[in-house]
Amino acid sequence: MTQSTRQDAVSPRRDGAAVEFAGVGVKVGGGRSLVSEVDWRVEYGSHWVILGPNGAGKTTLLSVAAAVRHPTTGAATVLGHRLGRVDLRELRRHIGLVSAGKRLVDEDLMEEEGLTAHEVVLTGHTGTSVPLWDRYTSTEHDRAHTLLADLGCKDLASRPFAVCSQGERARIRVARAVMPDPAILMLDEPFAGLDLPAREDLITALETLAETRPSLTTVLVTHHLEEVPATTTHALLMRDTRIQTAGPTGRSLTSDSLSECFSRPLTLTPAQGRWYVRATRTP
Ligand SMILES: Nc1ncnc2c1ncn2[C@@H]1O[C@H](COP(=O)(O)OP(=O)(O)OP(=O)(O)O)[C@@H](O)[C@H]1O
Repeated sequence: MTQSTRQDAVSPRRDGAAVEFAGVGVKVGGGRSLVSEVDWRVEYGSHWVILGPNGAGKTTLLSVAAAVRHPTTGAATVLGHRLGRVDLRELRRHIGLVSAGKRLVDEDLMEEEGLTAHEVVLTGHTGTSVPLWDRYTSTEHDRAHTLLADLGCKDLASRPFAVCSQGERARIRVARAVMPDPAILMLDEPFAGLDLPAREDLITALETLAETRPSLTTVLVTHHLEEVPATTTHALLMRDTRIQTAGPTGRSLTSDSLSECFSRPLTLTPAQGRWYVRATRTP
């Protein structure tokens, strides 16, 4: 079977939702539940944020949506393919995943090999940690340059990844994840460790991606409301392994829902399309 035939073997089905969960649960040894009875539907082209306290189950939920793990119970359908009935590796070709907590590629090797930012982005096309030069045509080179530009990293193209700042690396990782033209992009705490300017640059980059690629569906896990891009359309609030609230931001992101989710009085203030939250102090 040729490489191209294999890549075509599993393709996104556009007639349904990008992600559809029905009664999804994840259990580990001893019967402990990490995610319980989740019903969730992510339409193509929507932009979700997942919020919730530490240990609520956000990363576990994302790992099922990213076809990294199977649910223990319920039905999880990603890009129209039911997990358990599809080769996850094939399905993952259509899912971009960036995780701050877990390096998905061998970045140490990329640094040792002296890869530039442009070359790191190129490896996204082949899903490798080193460039496979015979697989990149001028189309891929042009696309990598465009993506770096879209993510505000145009001037970094020839800079070694090893010397790029944390903020620059965060944006290069997103560009690499988008390189194979995924149907859905999942970001697990991509702002971790970034200072304020770097965080704002990444938020702007994500907003640009949403505007320039309207068909790209995104799901972002973050701890901070301040990090939620203005282009976000939906929010899912998790608490104690379960969904507490999920739906369009106007309905799901409120002071009441956040206070209940984080078990303390919080006041949410929308401003210029973004959201800011502070703990409500009683006099
Ligand atoms: N393989 C595992 N075995 C046992 N417990 C696990 C396993 N993986 C995760 N957990 C636990 O499940 C809970 C949910 O983890 P998860 O990483 O999904 O939470 P989270 O909401 O992303 O948390 P955080 O905000 O702290 O990153 C945590 O209490 C975690 O310790």
